[in-house]
Amino acid sequence: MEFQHICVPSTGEKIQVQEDFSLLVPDQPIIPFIEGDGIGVDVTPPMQAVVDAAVAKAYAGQRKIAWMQVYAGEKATQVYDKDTWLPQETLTAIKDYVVSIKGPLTTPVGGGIRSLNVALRQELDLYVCQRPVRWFTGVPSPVKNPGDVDMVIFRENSEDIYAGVEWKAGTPEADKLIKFLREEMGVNKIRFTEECGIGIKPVSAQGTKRLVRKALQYAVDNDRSSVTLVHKGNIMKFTEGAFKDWGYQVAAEEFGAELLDGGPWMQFANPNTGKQIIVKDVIADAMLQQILLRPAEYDVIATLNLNGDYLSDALAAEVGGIGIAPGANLSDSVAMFEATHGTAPKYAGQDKVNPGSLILSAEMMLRHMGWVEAADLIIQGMEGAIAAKTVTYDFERLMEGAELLSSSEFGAAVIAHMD
Ligand SMILES: NC(=O)C1=CN([C@@H]2O[C@H](COP(=O)(O)OP(=O)(O)OC[C@H]3O[C@@H](n4cnc5c(N)ncnc54)[C@H](OP(=O)(O)O)[C@@H]3O)[C@@H](O)[C@H]2O)C=CC1
Ligand SMILES: O=C(O)CCC(=O)C(=O)O
Ligand SMILES: [Mg+2]
Repeated sequence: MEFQHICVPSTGEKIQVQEDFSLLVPDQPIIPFIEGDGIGVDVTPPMQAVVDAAVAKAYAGQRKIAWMQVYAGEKATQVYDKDTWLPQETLTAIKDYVVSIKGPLTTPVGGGIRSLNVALRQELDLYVCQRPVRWFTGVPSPVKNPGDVDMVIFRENSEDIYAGVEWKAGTPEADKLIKFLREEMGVNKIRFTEECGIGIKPVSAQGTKRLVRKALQYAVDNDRSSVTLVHKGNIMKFTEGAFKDWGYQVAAEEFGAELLDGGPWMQFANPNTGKQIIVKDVIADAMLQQILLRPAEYDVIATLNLNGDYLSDALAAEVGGIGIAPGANLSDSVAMFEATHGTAPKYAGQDKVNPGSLILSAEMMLRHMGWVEAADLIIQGMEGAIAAKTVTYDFERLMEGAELLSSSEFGAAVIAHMD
């Protein structure tokens, strides 16, 4: 394929998706990467160094990633033109090459471009945002027993208020919609109808079920003990409440779940292990308390887009912060791995921040590709570097007797602990 600015490495090959959605991974797969805005320049090179070292060590040079830079965000405006934030060929490459990884991208608050991160997820229909949250021994934490925090968030990634269906206060569009709601839908509960911004929250059965199905299947495949549907259905009955109902429905119809003690909780036996998997639900605000007070009771979480965004940062804080929390955006075929944190502009270019989040996102990527041995080496390297108290500023400021490392030095420390 001919690209305008993307240079396809001559040595690598494409990963292929088979009919059953399993991957055919060549020994030299081409992996597109977006460096990212802000601290993207600080975290992406250590991530690549760590991945290259892990792959080289695990497969004695038989396998190697051929990195292919693709552009989005501020860098795209420099490489293409000042108005091109998300080039079409970036989307094409991410789709065609199947597995990719990205650094954070800036989203201005209020006016200007809508989130490029959200746009990437929507354009490629990456409907699952999977964010595992676990504690590494020695990581500073504000909770008493951070080892109890071991959850995997499945955040719906394509619907909810992230769909971006909203209009600014005072525009003819907002006024028109408010007039329609009042005059044709009998809505009399909009408190101030003038100068009122308005947004729409779409939540569908199809969108909910495909997400919850993935969460339930993950629990089965990984021998997890429960799946919790997190929602605010007491207030938003036909969106968040429906999410809960459709979630239980998938559990019953597709996984054979039955009511537990008369319901609404359900359970079913894991067909692989025979162990019972509980399917339960918790209201979102109560969940933010539960994860602090009783984290051991939660395992896999399935939730809507905005709840998932809040929950992932809150949970990350319990195990060392967003500097170490990884993530993946998945469709049935395409996978784009990305850090949970943003561009942290005040630290940009200082070689200071924690590259752990992107490194662990790459670890998820290698596992997804079936390169488990390399993924295991990365975990070993992270555990070793943290146990040796050789860490970046975010951990160092909270750890007794730690040695302060830069982003790139931390990457090197992870590599040094892969043995
Ligand atoms: N997926 C994406 O690309 C995302 C993009 N964004 C975008 O990023 C921009 C900035 O957002 P903001 O709300 O400031 O959130 P950020 O995640 O960029 O930063 C918030 C704070 O989190 C800490 N932090 C973030 N990353 C790291 C890291 N790698 N290592 C250590 N600490 C870290 C820092 O805390 P401290 O100050 O305590 O050191 C930082 O000030 C916005 O434009 C936002 O839209 C936000 C989230 C996700
Ligand atoms: O795109 C953004 O600016 C924010 C995204 C975000 O917060 C997230 O993905 O967790
Ligand atoms: Mg977020």
